[in-house]
Amino acid sequence: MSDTVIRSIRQFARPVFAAHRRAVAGLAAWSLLEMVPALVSGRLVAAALDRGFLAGAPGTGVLLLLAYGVAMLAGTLAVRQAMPHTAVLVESLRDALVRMVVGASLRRAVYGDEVADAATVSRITRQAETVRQTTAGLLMTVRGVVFGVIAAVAGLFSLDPLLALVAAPAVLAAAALLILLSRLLRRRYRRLLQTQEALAEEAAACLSGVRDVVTCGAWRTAGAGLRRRVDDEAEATVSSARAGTGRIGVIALGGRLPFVVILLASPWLVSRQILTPGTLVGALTYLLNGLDPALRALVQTIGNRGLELTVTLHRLIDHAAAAVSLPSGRKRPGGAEIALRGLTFAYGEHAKPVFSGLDLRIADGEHLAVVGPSGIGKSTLALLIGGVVPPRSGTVTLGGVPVGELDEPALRSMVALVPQESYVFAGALRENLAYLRPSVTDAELDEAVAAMGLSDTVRRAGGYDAETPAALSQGERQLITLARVYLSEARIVLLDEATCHLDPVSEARVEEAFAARPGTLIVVAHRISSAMRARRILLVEESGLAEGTHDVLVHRSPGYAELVGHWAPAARVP
Ligand SMILES: Nc1ncnc2c1ncn2[C@@H]1O[C@H](COP(=O)(O)OP(=O)(O)OP(=O)(O)O)[C@@H](O)[C@H]1O
Repeated sequence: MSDTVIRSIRQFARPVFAAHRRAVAGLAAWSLLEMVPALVSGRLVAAALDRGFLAGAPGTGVLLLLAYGVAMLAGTLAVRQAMPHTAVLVESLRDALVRMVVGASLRRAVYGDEVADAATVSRITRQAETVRQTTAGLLMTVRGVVFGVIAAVAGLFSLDPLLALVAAPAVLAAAALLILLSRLLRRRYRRLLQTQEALAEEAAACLSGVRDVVTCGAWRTAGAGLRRRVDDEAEATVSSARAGTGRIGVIALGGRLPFVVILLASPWLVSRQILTPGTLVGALTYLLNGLDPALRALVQTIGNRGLELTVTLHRLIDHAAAAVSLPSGRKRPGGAEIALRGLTFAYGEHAKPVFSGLDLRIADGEHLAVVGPSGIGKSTLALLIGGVVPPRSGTVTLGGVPVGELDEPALRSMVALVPQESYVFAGALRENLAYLRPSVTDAELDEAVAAMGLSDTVRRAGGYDAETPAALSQGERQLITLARVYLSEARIVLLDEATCHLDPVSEARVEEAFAARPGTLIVVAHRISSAMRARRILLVEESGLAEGTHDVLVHRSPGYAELVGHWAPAARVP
């Protein structure tokens, strides 16, 4: 495994084990108890024969066999008791893994070039689920295998060190063979996964563009491409299965070879009284009931599931490790002035730039409206100012510090970007409203709720500690989101059509409240009334930026006059 993968596993697994010490201790304790039947089996069988049935004391023999039965019952109980501890660890590991990988995907989608589409999410979910299921199975099996092998070898040693001397080298040789084989299997399985994904991608591309494929008469080419992928996958499946047959050798070497050797030597060993008949049967019990099933489980479960787990985990972690890192600066802004200098931005390497060489300065405390035709780049400008997307060239500075060099939490608490979509989650109203500043007092909540016009909604819900109603209107959801930001410590608030579901009166109330709140207010306006309330209006056009007050722009800018013409009917809505 690469260093990155090992580092990433430590990064997500260590806190899980640290946070669940009780589960780890519980699992270890029950696992030790689970080992008891395997440890005592051969000894009890040997004693039952030598001191019981063969010594003319069948009662003693029966009692010793009964003791073996009790040990087996205790072992079964231990397996059952270990399960909840395993579940706690596995579920937490899965959550940590999903958080790490999904977080990485989101970072890539926001800061990098990856599109976080449904296919990416579904692939990650599927792979994380595979990791969860295989980890659960593996944790249970690995314990059985490790303790089974230790118990069998220790039991053999306690019967006669000579027996352990025969079994131990064979077990070590089997383990070495399994390690070598695992490398080959891992390579082949990884190739199998790659071919499966390539096939899924090719099939999805062909199916989504089937009309174009047929229209262009390209179905032969498309079919040939698909067939190639199917053949690749079939070939990878066969070669993976072929490599898997080598695992029989592991069982033969570790489980069967010591059994055959001891069995062949048994007439000599017993006749020379090196071993008693009971010891011989006890040894075979250790080999057949302990070592052989443990090795089978090792090969079948760990060989298959372990392989699946390592390859899938590797791919998930590679995906996460390759993610674009968050702005990781340490600097704090030296004020709240926003400055854009020579800013150029495009959504892709070959996409047409949304902005080229843009310069803009917004002083602390300004109330600015951003207007312009649809698709011109108003939301993109808000994302750039909020440090959500980095410029391709040029700089965006907050308080004199380039956004990328700012301490991320400081940036997020200083700038609040409210989009059109409102995020209201399940839980008490107070949790929703105070999410960005949990220390708010009831008096502050009252003030914010009144300023946003939410008092009726809160009263109907039953107060701040009542559950947030599930059936809220789009407008109420927007108001809750807005109140949350109003209550936050954000010095710069960007409303990107965040009032689109409000009627003009509510919208005016909200904007006036935000304008009266200390700090900068930038509104991506969708009504003329919003623009008219601002002290400065920024018009984004193909040709660049124009700015001024409403009266100035309406006379000087044909683009602005045209927008006002579009908006005029909406402005008359009461
Ligand atoms: N995630 C994205 N990936 C690729 N292109 C995008 C993305 N988001 C926006 N664009 C494109 O960038 C340009 C500017 O979009 P933006 O959403 O900033 O415009 P807007 O002025 O806010 O539009 P509207 O008023 O309709 O919301 C548009 O051509 C849009 O198609």
